[in-house]
Amino acid sequence: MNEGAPRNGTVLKEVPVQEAVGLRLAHDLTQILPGQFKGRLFKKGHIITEADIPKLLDIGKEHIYTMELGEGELHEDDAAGQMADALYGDGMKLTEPHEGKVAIKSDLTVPALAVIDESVVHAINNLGDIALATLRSHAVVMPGGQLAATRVIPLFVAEEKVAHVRRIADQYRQLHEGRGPLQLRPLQSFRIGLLTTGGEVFSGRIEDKFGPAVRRIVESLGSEIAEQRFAPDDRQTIVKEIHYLLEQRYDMILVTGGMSVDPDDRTPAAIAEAGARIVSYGTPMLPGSMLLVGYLNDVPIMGLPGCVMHDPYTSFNVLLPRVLAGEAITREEVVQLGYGGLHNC
Ligand SMILES: Nc1nc2c(c(=O)[nH]1)N[C@H]1C(S)=C(S)[C@@H](COP(=O)(O)OP(=O)(O)OC[C@H]3O[C@@H](n4cnc5c(N)ncnc54)[C@H](O)[C@@H]3O)O[C@H]1N2
Ligand code: MOO
Repeated sequence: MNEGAPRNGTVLKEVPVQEAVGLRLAHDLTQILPGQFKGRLFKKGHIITEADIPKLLDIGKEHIYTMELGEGELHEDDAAGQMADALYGDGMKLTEPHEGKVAIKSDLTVPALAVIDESVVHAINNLGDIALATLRSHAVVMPGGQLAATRVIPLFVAEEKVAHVRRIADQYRQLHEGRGPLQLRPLQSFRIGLLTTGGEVFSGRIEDKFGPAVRRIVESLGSEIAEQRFAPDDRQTIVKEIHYLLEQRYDMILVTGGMSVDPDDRTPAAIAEAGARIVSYGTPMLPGSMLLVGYLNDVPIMGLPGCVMHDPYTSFNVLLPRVLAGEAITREEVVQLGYGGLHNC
């Protein structure tokens, strides 16, 4: 039996597995079978039996640790739990600690927008020995989905580290009216008016493929296309149809097709002529560069380019959830989409 050097008071004993029968495991033990399984094979606290020895050897464990925690130190599971406790907020739930990790998940019944303060995430990870991994801010989190996870790197960590995380989170709340550095903004359920432009669709020459694609995206976020109208590539008709949709008091108006540079592409001019305040025509994202976003009497209006019909991830997938979360889209925000905005196009 090798006695580990005491580190800050915590005593780890390294015991050959053959001599470990009857001892308690100090942490979860993981098995990875590529393509088949990754997870906990033995739980922290498990008392080792004779039958466990071959299983331990199979996952490459010839020794196990027993542990006596010192003063002022925390086991990885407890530290990960306390960090998650300090960080999570409204609409979120925590998982049980598992292999030194705690997941922070959505407890909402509707999709939500994750709003995460990047500088806080960096400050916490800069403390060392602990890890906070999050989604990028503005990602969509489905009900039950994960938005962040805490993990401790060594098997035990100084309580002071976790106290530091708590101070960072508390300080953030004090400066932000009680809101934490991790937030979930539930998406509202919008009734949306859709106008599909294009002479080839209006005349029945080709089947509409845009409507179903937009409907799928909108419905996946908990909203609905309340009405779809069709128009040829004629500016006056498009303006008239936009005004019709506005009169129906839909929460948002979407116009598809005719967003590019051909002479028959009338949509951007028609949206402007309908009276919209254009926030941005053109988004620095590919695909989705020809998207237009604006407001018509405070009703959000978007012109959707052809790519939304066939590309799985475009600027529409980025901006729609923000609108549904009640955010006002600004030009500064659109400008920032270019960095990291290239997606297989
Ligand atoms: N020279 C340039 N060409 C293109 C540019 C550019 O800047 N310069 N931009 C490209 C980008 S980005 C996109 S996206 C596309 C599409 O732009 P539009 O929104 O103007 O799309 P349309 O011209 O109206 O149609 C393109 C294509 O899609 C078919 N379509 C349109 N609506 C429907 C519908 N409801 N159902 C089925 N199919 C539909 C249409 O028939 C055309 O085949 O432009 C790039 N080109
Ligand atoms: O609006 Mo276009 O996708 O950049 O393909």
